[in-house]
Amino acid sequence: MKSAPGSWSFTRWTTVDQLEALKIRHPDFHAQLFLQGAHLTHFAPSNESNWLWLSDTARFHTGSAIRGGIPICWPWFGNPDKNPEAVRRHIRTNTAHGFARTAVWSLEDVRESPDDVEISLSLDANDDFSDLWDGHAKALLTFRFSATTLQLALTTTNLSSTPLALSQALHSYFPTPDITQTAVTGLDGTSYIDALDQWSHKPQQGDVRFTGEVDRIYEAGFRDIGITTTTSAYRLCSNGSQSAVVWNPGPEKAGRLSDFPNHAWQTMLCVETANALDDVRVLNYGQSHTLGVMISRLQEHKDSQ
Ligand SMILES: O=P(O)(O)OC[C@H]1O[C@H](O)[C@H](O)[C@@H](O)[C@@H]1O
Repeated sequence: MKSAPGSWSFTRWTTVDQLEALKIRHPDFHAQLFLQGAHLTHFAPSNESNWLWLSDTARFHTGSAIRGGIPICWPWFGNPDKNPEAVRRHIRTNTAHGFARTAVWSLEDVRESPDDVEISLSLDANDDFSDLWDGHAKALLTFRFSATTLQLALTTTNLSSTPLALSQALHSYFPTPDITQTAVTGLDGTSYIDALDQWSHKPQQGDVRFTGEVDRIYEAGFRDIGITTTTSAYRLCSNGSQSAVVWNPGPEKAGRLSDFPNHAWQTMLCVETANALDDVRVLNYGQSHTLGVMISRLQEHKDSQ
């Protein structure tokens, strides 16, 4: 049941620079998300720091993607020309990561309880986007916040009579005190496409470590993914996904990115729950697919921060 705005106890509207946002102040956790992009920039259980990395120079401007948090890459992930033909044929622009991250989503529902808050936003990708994309689909994104977990579920329904080939990602940015002391676990024994080496296939041996730029799409064969830093350990359990992106821009690309301080590559990384490359999903008219992730943080060693 929809709550009238006045009946919310923990959720309120706010404006940050040019953008409308919802601020959630529950006794057990805080969060902030923007209607533009359905973009979550902050989630933290009480007495914890933001689980998500947000650039110090992030801009909150109409039409610009926010650097950090969880941008929603939809209805395609990455550069159009790196997508399978079935996805590419719908795209009419060179823009990476689709249009959902700069589109204004609609608030569908807010549900609050003593234990959690659920917020749903939707985007009707209809003829308004016809200069960017040939298709008609609805995206429904539900966030569920609690004291111990952050969950996202992005459901796409094809509303066009033409089959929809969808690539997408929940492009999650995480903070780390030191990228060189950071490991991504759970991918040992799988294989990846290395975007920095002519998109070649490579085997993953051991944990993923960072000494410079990393840009990889991991393929099927993993279950939960972990991120271990010197202060925290995150766990990402995905559903509806057989691919994941691991990204850090390294020093050189950092200088070319928008809203990204030169040294910030040392204190962030992205692990993105995805449907990419061979994992794109094809939906016939009326069919839906849900891509989801449940994120938990196992520990935070405050004394070593
Ligand atoms: O700068 P953006 O469009 O936000 O993209 C940021 C990054 O997103 C993904 O992780 C891609 O794999 C990278 O190649 C890209 O640089």
